[in-house]
Amino acid sequence: MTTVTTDKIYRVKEAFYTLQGEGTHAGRPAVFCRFSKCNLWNGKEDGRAAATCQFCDTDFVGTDGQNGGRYSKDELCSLLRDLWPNSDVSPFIVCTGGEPALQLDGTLVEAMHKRGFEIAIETNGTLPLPEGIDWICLSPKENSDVILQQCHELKLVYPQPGAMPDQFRHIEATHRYLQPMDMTAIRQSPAREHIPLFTPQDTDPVQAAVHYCLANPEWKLSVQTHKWIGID
Ligand SMILES: C[S@@+](CC[C@H](N)C(=O)[O-])C[C@H]1O[C@@H](n2cnc3c(N)ncnc32)[C@H](O)[C@@H]1O
Ligand SMILES: Nc1nc2[nH]cc(C(=O)O)c2c(=O)[nH]1
Ligand code: SF4
Ligand SMILES: [Mg+2]
Repeated sequence: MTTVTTDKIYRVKEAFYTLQGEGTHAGRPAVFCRFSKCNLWNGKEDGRAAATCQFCDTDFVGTDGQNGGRYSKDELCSLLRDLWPNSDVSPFIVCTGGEPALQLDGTLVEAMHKRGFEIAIETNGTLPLPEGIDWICLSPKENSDVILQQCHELKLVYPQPGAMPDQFRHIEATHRYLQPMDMTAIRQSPAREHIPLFTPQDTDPVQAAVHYCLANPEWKLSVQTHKWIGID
């Protein structure tokens, strides 16, 4: 009897080389691997109002972006390696999405490490992570069950009335950031009438976050620098 083993297929929306725009590693060259799908929003505008996470700034639906596709672990590792320049510096990979924890597993982590990758993840913290990820950025969302208790950086989008900074005191983190909510996606959404704006019209999330950090100095500000400088 012959056993046929089929390689798991990973669905990737897009993969690109850029600078990490946010948090501790802001400014650091990185290959981004954006996995398709999220467990807190179906990614469609007509589903935004009903989603658990309503402010998302990202298109993670399908596999049709730059370098997107359906890949085996070896195909994906080769693709990501090829996006890193020829250099003595080992490739820094940021796994994001969508929610990367839906797909990133121990097998892929191991394959990436074998190729010398340093692996970071951007996660909403509602799903278990495989062992061995080198840098965990946890970004909790209101009305979701965050199960991660530890991370390297806690990066809270601010303000979320149901997820204020104090609620995450129990989470062990080397760095704590408030990242002002970019309201562009909500404002442009056809469903905006059905999405309560989280801040009163006269409250600027940037100023609110600055104010909070100054009053609570265990928190630092994370601005989305890539949006300022016009890179992916
Ligand atoms: C698109 S998410 C993907 C990773 C994962 N699903 C998560 O939420 O952490 C990447 C990062 O962007 C942040 N983000 C998403 N929409 C944002 C917005 N409108 N303003 C500021 N940050 C946002 C998330 O909180 C997360 O830290
Ligand atoms: N440059 C850049 N930095 C980022 N940091 C987190 C991002 C994400 O979408 O996960 C992101 C992104 O989309 N672009
Ligand atoms: S910010 Fe993260 S958790 Fe929220 S919808 Fe976007 S991908 Fe999902
Ligand atoms: Mg982004």
